[in-house]
Formats: sequence, structure tokens, C-alpha cells
Amino acid sequence: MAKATVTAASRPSGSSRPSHPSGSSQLPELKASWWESHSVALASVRFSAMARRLPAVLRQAVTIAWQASRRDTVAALAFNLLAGVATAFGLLATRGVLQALFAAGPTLDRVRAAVPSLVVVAAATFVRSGLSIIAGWAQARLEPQVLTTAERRLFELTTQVKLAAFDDAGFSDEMERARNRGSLAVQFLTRGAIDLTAGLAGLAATAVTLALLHPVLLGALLLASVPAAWAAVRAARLAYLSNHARTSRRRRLWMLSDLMANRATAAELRAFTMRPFLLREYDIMAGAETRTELEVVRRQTMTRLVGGVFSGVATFGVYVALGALLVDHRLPLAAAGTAVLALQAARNALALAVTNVNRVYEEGLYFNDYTDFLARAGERMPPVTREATVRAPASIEVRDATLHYAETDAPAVLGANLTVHRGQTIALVGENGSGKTSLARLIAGLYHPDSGTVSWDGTPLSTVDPEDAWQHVAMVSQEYWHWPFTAERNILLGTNDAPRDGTNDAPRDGTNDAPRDGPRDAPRDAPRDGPRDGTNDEPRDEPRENTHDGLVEAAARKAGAHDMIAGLPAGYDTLLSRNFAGGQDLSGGQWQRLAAARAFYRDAPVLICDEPSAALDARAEHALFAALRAGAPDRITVLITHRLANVRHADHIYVLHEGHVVEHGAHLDLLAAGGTYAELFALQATGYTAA
Ligand SMILES: Nc1ncnc2c1ncn2[C@@H]1O[C@H](COP(=O)(O)OP(=O)(O)OP(=O)(O)O)[C@@H](O)[C@H]1O
Repeated sequence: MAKATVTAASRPSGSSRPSHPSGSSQLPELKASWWESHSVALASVRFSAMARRLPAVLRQAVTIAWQASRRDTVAALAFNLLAGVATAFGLLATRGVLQALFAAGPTLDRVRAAVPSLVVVAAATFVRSGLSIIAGWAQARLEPQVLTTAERRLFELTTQVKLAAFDDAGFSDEMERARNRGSLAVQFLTRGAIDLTAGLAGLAATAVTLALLHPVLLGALLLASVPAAWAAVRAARLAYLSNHARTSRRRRLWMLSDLMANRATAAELRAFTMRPFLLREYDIMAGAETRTELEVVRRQTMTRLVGGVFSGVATFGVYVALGALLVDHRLPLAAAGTAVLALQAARNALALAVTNVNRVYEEGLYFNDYTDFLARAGERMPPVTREATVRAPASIEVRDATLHYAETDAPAVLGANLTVHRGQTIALVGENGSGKTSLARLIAGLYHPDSGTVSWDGTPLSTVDPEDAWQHVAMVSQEYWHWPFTAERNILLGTNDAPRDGTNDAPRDGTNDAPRDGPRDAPRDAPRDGPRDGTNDEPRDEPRENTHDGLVEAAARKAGAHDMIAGLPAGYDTLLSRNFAGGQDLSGGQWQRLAAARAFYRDAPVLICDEPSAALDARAEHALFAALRAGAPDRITVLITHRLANVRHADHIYVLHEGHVVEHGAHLDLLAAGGTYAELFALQATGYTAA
């Protein structure tokens, strides 16, 4: 039996409370993220800088569209460009029509002379419409593919970045922006880029026509475009800046709305009469939000007004130039008539182009958040270290391990040392915040220590692909998620077995090397003995060890969850989420049983149980620990619990205080040592024995 060791540790000092100014929100200010200064700088660029930026944004949009579908990208761009060419043909043919009509001679002869050009005009109009429709079709096909590509890329990274990334306060903000707006921006940007192409193609067509009619008209057209483009870009920038400034307020509003209209908070909200406080917070946030929005709308309207006035003046100037050329006899009447039509078409094309310059610029800013997040997340990927591989470990050794979470001063774990062999159970105990969960995360390879090592069979986890290690870990964590899947899928989570409902996770190789009693890959539609809806006449007393269903059921039984699941309306097939039609919810203890069943099903050689019985009733707790003890000889078990009666069977107990291991040893040795463990144990025991 190991000797108990007791070391000294200092006690925590007192804490101070933040004070809140009265009359303002009592919710603390959300922290600014790294990207804020970056994107403010980006959003306040001048018109010229924006124009320089557009090609790069467009190139990025086309690149992502290209990745989504080459065929549709080419089709959308090419058909829009061809439609522009058809527009130019149509306009030039119009000049032929007007020339023929304005020529001298009898009306019938003039009309006859105009017919060939009229046919070209009609054909050009027909072709242009057809090309635009096909381009629109390609664009409509492209957009959902682009969105899927962008989202898929995002989720590939968010599910793979180091767990430590989530401890960075800015990361969730960045992720939210990229997820909520950034991915959508990719779709809008693609739409904007293609519409901009269409607008520019139309503009180019009319510009070519005007240049052929008279070069001066081209200059006039360009001059007329500037005010409208300026107004559009400025309005977009105002919208972006206001949106950007409102992010943290909107998040708070969202949080408040979730607190006030949520089943989970409804009871506590009432019992603690929190309604006035929450409504007041809402009023403060929503009031500020509305004021900001109204101010933005006012400034946008002013901008558009100024842009409109200048645009009108510029257009008037163009018509004056046209009139002067006509009076000067430097432009024939037919050409002047064509120029009027071309200018009309140019105005439409310009409106399309300007609207989409606006959109592309604005979406480009959001898109930038998306690409920046991808880059930032890419930096936080686990290192691709395949120097070594790990198999189911026979021993785990922690040497002088220290762990600091991001942006915290005090280490969560400080110089921890422990060794555990297969067949052993170690228990981590200590006060709240003493570092138990953090140490368990190090053991599981979810975090790597800042200094020191965690080795499995002598291989440091920092040198292996983390997924290699996680395949050998099962975890009943303190804060397990209520996965909105069926009861069965909740037990199967993350394993390579296919559920009967076909919502299988992507298969992973070698989920578990440890031999199991029965096959884990039984076919999805393996014959079932009877209904699983809980109305079965013949209760399934004996698990069918060698079938897929049998293994799920056996795990549920070990966790004391089978009877509960069998009693659900559709048994193992019951959806455990009230968000779905026919979905059910479970009590806290029932969810915890399910979490334990998941760990038993995974049957991994390393089992981490972090407060696995916190919500269980006494009988269920007793059964759970009996099941854990029964499986202990085949695995390494790490047990964290505040109920010390449950750790007395552990082979070795580690007592933590402020990240230090301050005592360790077997139960009886620690009692004999008379340290913190003995004190806490006696305290709990008194609770049961006191009269
Ligand atoms: N993700 C995190 N980011 C920053 N600090 C964290 C994080 N997780 C834990 N901590 C801090 O690290 C310290 C140790 O936390 P840990 O969860 O390991 O304690 P614990 O002993 O498991 O506590 P409990 O008994 O309450 O579960 C605490 O001070 C906690 O505030």
C-alpha cells in the first residue's frame, strides 16, 4: 500500500466585488477582440483604397465559387459577359435602325431599309435575355453550393482547433461572427460578384457603344458614375461600422432574450423575481440599439441624398454635352438618338454595378472576418505531430505538469506528478477550483501541459496525433451536453456503430483497440427481438451480448439507464429534445445515467469520470460505482468526486489544492496522516452519523 504524503499549501486570499454604476447596465462590458481594431481600420478605408481592394475581394469570391462548382462559376460569369456583348450589338444595330429611319426618302423605303437592323436588334434582345436567364440559373445553382463549401470549411476547423482556443475570450466572438455572418457573406459576396460582373459587362457594352459614337460621351458617362458610386460605398461603410459596433450589444440582447424566453430558466427567473432586472437590462440594451440604428439610417439617407443630387447634376451635364455635339453637327441625329438609348441602358447597368459594388464591398468586410477567422483557427490547430503513435495504454505518467489556461494568472495545475497502471483506479479530490478537472484533461490529452509531460506507456502525448489518444478515452464529464439525438444515438456517440435511424457519425478508424465481447459493427438493420417502444410485453431482461442492440442495452443497464429508456414513448428510438416533434426531455439524473451509459458503451481503456454521480439518487449512485469497480481491472480509471465515500476503493487518491497535489496515498494511509483528506472525510462522515 502506498504511503500517504502531505505537503503544505497556502489558503486563498479574499476577493473583491466589482461595483456597477447605477442607471447603466449591470452586465459587465464584453471584452473587445483582437479583430476589432483590425476591422475598424478596414471599414474606415477611403473610396480609392476600397476600389483598390475590390479586385482582391472579387478574386477571393471567385476562388471560393470555383471550389464550390467550376461549371456553375464559369457559366454564371461567361453568360453575363456574353449578355453584355449582346447589349452592345443591340445598341449598335439600333443606330442602324435610326439612321435608316432618319434618312431622306419615302417612309416605306426608310422602314424597309431599317428592317435588317431591326432584325439584329430583335435577335440581340432575344439572345441577351436568354443569356441573362441562363446566367441567373447558374448563379442560383452556385449560391447554395458556395454556402455549403464555406460552412463546411468553417466547421472542419471549429471541430478540430485545440480545446485551449475556446479559453481565449475573443475566440467565441470571432467564431460567432464567422459563423453567423461570415459564411453568409460568402454567399452574398458570390451573388454580388456575379451581379457586379453583369453590371460591369452592361456598362462596358454601353461604354463601347458611346465611345464608337463619340469619345466625349464616354468621358461624360464616367463622370456621371462617380457620385452614385461614392454614395453607395459610403452608405455601405456606415452600415458595416454600425453593425460592427453593435456586435457586443446584440450578443447581450440575444443572451437576455434567451434568459427571458427559455424553458430552462423560467422557474428560477420566477422564484428569484428576476423579471424587473432582466427587463430593465433589455430596455437599456434595446434603447441603445435603436438609437444607433436610427442614427445610421439618418446618416445613410444624407449620404444618398448628396450622392443623388450630384448624380443628377452629372447626368444633366452629359445631356448638355450631347446637345452641344448635336448643335455643332459633330454628332448625327441617329447617333444622338442611339446615345440617349445607350445612356439609358448605361444608367441601368450602372445602378446594378453600383448596388453590387456596395454589396461586394460590404460583404467583403464580413467575408474578411470569415477568412481571418479561418486563418486564426488554422493557427490554433493541434500540431501535426505524428512522431509517435499510442495504443491502449498500460500506464500513464504525469511528470511535473503545469497548466495555465489562456488569460489567467494562476496555474490550474502546478507541478503535478502521478502514475497509474491499467487495472488501477485513481481518485482526484479537493475543493472547488483546485484543479481536478484540469489534471484529468491533461491525462486524457485534451490539453497539453505548459511544462512537464504526460506520457502514455512512455510516449509523451505532445508527440502524437491527439485523435489517436482520444480513441482510447471515455469520459463522463461534469458538464456533459444534452445531445438532441435519440436515446440510442446518445449512447453510441462518437463510435463507429451505425444507428438504425441512419444518422451515423462519420466512421473513424479504430475507435477502440481494446477487445470487446461482441461485434461493434453489427449491421444497421440487424434483426431485433421486439419493439423498443417500452410497451414490449416481453421485457428484455437479458442483454443480447453479441448484437449491436445488446451492447447498447448492456451499457445502459450498467449505467442504470435501461429501465428509464425502455419507459420512454419510443424506447431507445425516442428523440431526446423538446425541439423536435415528439421529442422528450429527461431529468438531470436521467441525463447523467445516459452520459455514463455512453462511457460504458465506448468501453475505452482510459475512463475519466468527473463527478459521474452528482445528479444520481443513492441507489443509482451505488449501482454506478459497483459497475465502475467491476470494469476497473481492464482499464485505467480516473475518478473525480466530492463524495469521498466513493473514493475509498481507489488504489491511490490525489488531494489537490490550488493546482498542487498536496497529499496522495491510499484511503487508510491518508486517514492516518490526518491531513486535508482526513479532515474532509470526517466532515462528510459526520453528516451521515450525526444524530
Ligand atoms: N477553460 C478554462 N479557462 C480558464 N480557467 C479555467 C478553465 N477551466 C478551469 N479554469 C480555472 O482553473 C482552475 C481549476 O479548475 P478545475 O475545473 O480544474 O477545478 P476543479 O477542481 O475540477 O473544480 P470543481 O470541483 O469545482 O469541479 C479554477 O480556478 C478554474 O476557474
